[in-house]
Amino acid sequence: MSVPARSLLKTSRPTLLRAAYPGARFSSTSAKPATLKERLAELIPKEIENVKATRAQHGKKSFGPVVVDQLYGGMRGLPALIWDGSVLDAEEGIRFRGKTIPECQELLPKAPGGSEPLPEGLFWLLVTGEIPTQEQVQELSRDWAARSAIPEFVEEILDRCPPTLHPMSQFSLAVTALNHNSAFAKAYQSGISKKDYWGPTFEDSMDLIAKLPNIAGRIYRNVFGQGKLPAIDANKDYSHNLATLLGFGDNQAFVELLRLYITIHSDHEGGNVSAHTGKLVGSALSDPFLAYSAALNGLAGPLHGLANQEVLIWLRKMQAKIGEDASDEAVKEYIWSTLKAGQVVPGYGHAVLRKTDPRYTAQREFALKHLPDDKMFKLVGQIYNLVPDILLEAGKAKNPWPNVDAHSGVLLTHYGMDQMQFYTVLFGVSRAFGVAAQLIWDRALGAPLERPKSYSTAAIQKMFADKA
Ligand SMILES: CC(=O)SCCNC(=O)CCNC(=O)[C@H](O)C(C)(C)COP(=O)(O)OP(=O)(O)OC[C@H]1O[C@@H](n2cnc3c(N)ncnc32)[C@H](O)[C@@H]1OP(=O)(O)O
Ligand SMILES: O=C([O-])CC(=O)C(=O)O
Repeated sequence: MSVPARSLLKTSRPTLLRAAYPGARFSSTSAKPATLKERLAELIPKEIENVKATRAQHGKKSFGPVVVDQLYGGMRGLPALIWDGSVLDAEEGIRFRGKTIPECQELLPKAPGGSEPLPEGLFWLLVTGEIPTQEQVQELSRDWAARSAIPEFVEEILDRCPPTLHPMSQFSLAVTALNHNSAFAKAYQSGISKKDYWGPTFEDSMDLIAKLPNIAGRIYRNVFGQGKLPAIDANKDYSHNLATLLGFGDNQAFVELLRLYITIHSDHEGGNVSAHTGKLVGSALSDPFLAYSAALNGLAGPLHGLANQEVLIWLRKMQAKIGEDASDEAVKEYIWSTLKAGQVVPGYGHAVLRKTDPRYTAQREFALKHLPDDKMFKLVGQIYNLVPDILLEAGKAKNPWPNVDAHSGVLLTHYGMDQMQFYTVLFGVSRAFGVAAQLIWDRALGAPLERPKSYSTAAIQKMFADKA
């Protein structure tokens, strides 16, 4: 059964649900709280009308001029994308559906005995704009656990990768291969109508997120020789299961760290390389697995997600050269030597942010609570006091402050995960939440194929030749 968007607005919940799940049975008196898909089915028709009204009212309004430098300068500041899950403010940092990181830490459901938000709740917030109940979050944990197994041939692909193949390349290979069982690709081949695209996209997105711990865990154990992969426990939350697969499930503080880590790395509006890549590839109606593996390849770059690995490598090299308790003078000299060698200081600077990244602050607060005396944490703090002035003096970076990657590796290392080549895989597990949430909405709202206009330098010169 399919119901046109306009009439869905006036339709009762059971009827809506029947539209979203042909063949399923729903009762109007059921006390069970709505699942994420049920809630989404209620929100979509309203949002379709909301977008229509926004376009009717503002569609012809201008954001101001586009200047040629923006075409050459990596499109900084170019208003070009719709992204609903989060918006980034240059001074204040990220807000997930309008909520800051401290607000999410306060409002989102926690695990029993835990104090960090459960990423399940964050995903619900990204998708719906609403704070879920404890029960809804538990249901999501159970749903993801039930979907978590990866096909045997994907396990074989991973097992055949040489341990020298970077974990991010392995990750991307495995996610691409998940496309084998894509509900969206299958539905498209059987001629699904455009207005129903969101259903199988939702299913693929849920599968994608659910299967990432098994992929990440297998890569970790294959590459770093940590023994056989344990099974997912349907009664544990997503982060606890991921920690167990990585071999840290008995360490409550590490489990808490993963909950925080996955929450804060999930989304950073739409223009960053990984999010934008996922949206772009998804716009060709490539399924969520293909779209997300492309996003992972972008995340694997050292100016983006790989910076967390680069920070640790840089810190270790620094310690090897100047010792563990080096003076400010020695650290300053090391920072200058990095710049003079034509390299960037990893973990510092940002394309949009102009203040300390609140994700850095959230991790610093975690460290102050759980590992205040850790030597590496102290070095990170020492660097924070020195790098901004040096970058300002060097005079190039528009933002001298630290970003998220300046802190994450130190926390993981503290608990014994010191294989820095793996760090970006954890970032990739988290970023799937933000990219998947937007992919679902893009298909629900009928987002078009992305295809901006490009120009050659010769064309630009010709265009302005008479206007000089
Ligand atoms: C999750 C994330 O993706 S967060 C970012 C992770 N990346 C890093 O931490 C790598 C280090 N940082 C950088 O390379 C940059 O700050 C980026 C890539 C994050 C942002 O790049 P941009 O928006 O181009 O920064 P900005 O406009 O300030 O760059 C101007 C100049 O300052 C330099 N600069 C910026 N940050 C740094 C830095 N941390 N160290 C040294 N130089 C820097 C740029 O390389 C550029 O030099 P150029 O004119 O010779 O090309
Ligand atoms: O916003 C960006 O360009 C980079 C970033 O911090 C992220 O993607 O998390």
